[in-house]
Amino acid sequence: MIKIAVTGAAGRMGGRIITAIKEAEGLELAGAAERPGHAMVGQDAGLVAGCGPLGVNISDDLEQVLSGADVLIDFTFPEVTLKNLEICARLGCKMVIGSTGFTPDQREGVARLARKIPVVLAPNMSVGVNACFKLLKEAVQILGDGFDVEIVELHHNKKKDAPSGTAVRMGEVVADALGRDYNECAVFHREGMTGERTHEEIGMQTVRGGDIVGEHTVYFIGMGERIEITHRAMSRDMFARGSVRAAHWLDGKTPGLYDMQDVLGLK
Ligand SMILES: NC(=O)C1=CN([C@@H]2O[C@H](COP(=O)(O)OP(=O)(O)OC[C@H]3O[C@@H](n4cnc5c(N)ncnc54)[C@H](O)[C@@H]3O)[C@@H](O)[C@H]2O)C=CC1
Ligand SMILES: O=C(O)C1=N[C@H](C(=O)O)C[C@H](O)C1
Repeated sequence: MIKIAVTGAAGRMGGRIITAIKEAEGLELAGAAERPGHAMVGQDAGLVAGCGPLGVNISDDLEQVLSGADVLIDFTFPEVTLKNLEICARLGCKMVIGSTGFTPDQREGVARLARKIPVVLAPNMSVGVNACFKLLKEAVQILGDGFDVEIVELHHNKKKDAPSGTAVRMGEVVADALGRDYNECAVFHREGMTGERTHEEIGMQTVRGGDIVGEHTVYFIGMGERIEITHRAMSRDMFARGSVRAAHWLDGKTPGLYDMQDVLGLK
């Protein structure tokens, strides 16, 4: 039995992850953590998640939560994730990270700490989006350099980072396949007399509103034709199931930084 702890236990993803752990074979919820002062601290994590009592109360003491855990699943915020990763590295607990919005420095921090423990870090844990990453690479190999690329993402009005981690990864995949540097060719804003679009740029557009779970479209726009590769998330459950699959996959792995392409055997 693999014992899993969850941080952000009362969050939108936390609840779906706790439900997915309950439904999975060979896994058990060993602990659940929230930030100090959160109204749900002390409550049964299963009741908070809506999947029935699990006998595990939400705690604000991560070290105590990790004492009986093999893997921590963390969908919180970059600063929180990094602090949690430091604790996991010290205690030798494996980690699955779903948080997005890391700065380049923070990403380096994750990579450094992942030399001590096995870590899966992925901006999107769904099978569909990871299939899209592969399809995008193939699309560029077929289409070559002749199409303008624009990426549009839509999310709910509570999302804190932009563009989404998934959109950034899509941009990186396309830029890599085209032999470009994403950090140099991504354009996040157009207003006023921008001049003509350069061929090299990859436009990154963000829409926020209501309860949209997550939608991503990559446009390859040519002369007289247009290809659109779209992923629409209808619920958060496949992200949660993906994170649980990653936690299972980590069993027996050596320290290092992995992603969902490793977990799904897509590399
Ligand atoms: N990789 C993936 O497949 C997906 C990634 N995400 C990412 O996951 C992250 C969380 O998303 P949501 O669940 O929608 O956000 P949320 O705001 O609903 O949940 C975050 C939770 O973390 C808690 N938290 C804050 N500080 C904490 C601490 N020190 N210890 C423990 N818990 C703490 C908050 O109180 C909150 O309940 C975001 O970065 C989002 O972009 C979301 C969906 C899928
Ligand atoms: O914050 C969210 O909700 C989501 N975030 C992830 C991202 O930033 O890519 C994945 C998913 O689209 C939902």
